[in-house]
Amino acid sequence: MGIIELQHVNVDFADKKRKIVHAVHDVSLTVEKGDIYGIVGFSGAGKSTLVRTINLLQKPTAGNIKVNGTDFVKDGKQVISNKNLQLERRKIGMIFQNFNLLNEITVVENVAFALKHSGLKDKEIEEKSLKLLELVDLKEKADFYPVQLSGGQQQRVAIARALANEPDILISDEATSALDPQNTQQILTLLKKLKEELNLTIVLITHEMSAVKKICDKVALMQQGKIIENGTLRDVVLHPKNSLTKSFVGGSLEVINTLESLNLTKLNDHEAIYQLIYSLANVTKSIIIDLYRQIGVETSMLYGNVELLDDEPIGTLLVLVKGDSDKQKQTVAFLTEEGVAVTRLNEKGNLYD
Ligand SMILES: Nc1ncnc2c1ncn2[C@@H]1O[C@H](COP(=O)(O)OP(=O)(O)OP(=O)(O)O)[C@@H](O)[C@H]1O
Repeated sequence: MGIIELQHVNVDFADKKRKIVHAVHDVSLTVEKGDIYGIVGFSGAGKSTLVRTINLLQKPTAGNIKVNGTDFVKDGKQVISNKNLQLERRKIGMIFQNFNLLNEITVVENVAFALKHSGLKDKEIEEKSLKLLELVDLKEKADFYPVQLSGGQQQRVAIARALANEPDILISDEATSALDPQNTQQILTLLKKLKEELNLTIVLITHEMSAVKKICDKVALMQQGKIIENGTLRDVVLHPKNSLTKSFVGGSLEVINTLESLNLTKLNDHEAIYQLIYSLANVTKSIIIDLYRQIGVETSMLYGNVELLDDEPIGTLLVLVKGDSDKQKQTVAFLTEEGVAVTRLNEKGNLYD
């Protein structure tokens, strides 16, 4: 049994012209205790709406929702009392892109605010808030105001506040999207550390695959309200099935940026661009040299990158292969046989169709 179980969840909205928008469409998802589960997709895919159903900030129109062993919704109807829901919500912390801190009170008061209904005495609340700030390495800023802190520091305050009621689950809704790369790394590393120290389960919504690759063990890809692919991070990265997933897992942004900066003119019939993703442990030979030797195609490298997925080095290459359509077919077959996930792209970095 998962700590979060969503079954056939739908969320429908009526837009201004009373047209129904299926923001979440028949989503079933199980998050196990201790997972860091990434939910990725482009803007408008339905990620926020989906995770807001976990604590019923968003009521679903259909489906079942069970969290921490308690049924929240059955067949689209709320079956938990509002009073119990309030208690259950305390076990689900949330952090957001814009931090949502109160600017007129200090950092420590922001954290203490979450303990208002905890039944603790003022002194205990203060002590606990300071401990939480220590946990996120920000105790020295306790008496500062949020505006006096950097974005990354403000997010750490928000994390301390989200952990105040000792939740089992932490939902991170684009928590690093407003941060620079260095702060993003720090926050992601902190989330992983907190998960281990506090035995948390984390649901991380993001449009950045790089964030998922850094800390998640599992990932689901959303498109137009549906989960189009999910599984362990390794499986989804190395064996993507859906074509959108294939372009997403390659860190499509860097690939697209590279192609934009190369400003390639339209390719001729004998040229094709491929994104190749593979585990360096499994693909030890030089595939570019082998392509020349075995298939007789000339391959130029346009972009290359190695990332660690849970300590396993994963390579991403962007290559331009010259050869007629027969040779291109042989190239794809050879690479696939070698265990490389191959995705053909056009000169703009989008999926080739
Ligand atoms: N309250 C609402 N009323 C009407 N439509 C909504 C409402 N909330 C979301 N939507 C629509 O539902 C769809 C999914 O939105 P959602 O915010 O969940 O996507 P997202 O993947 O989280 O994107 P983003 O990262 O941009 O927030 C969008 O088409 C959005 O316009």
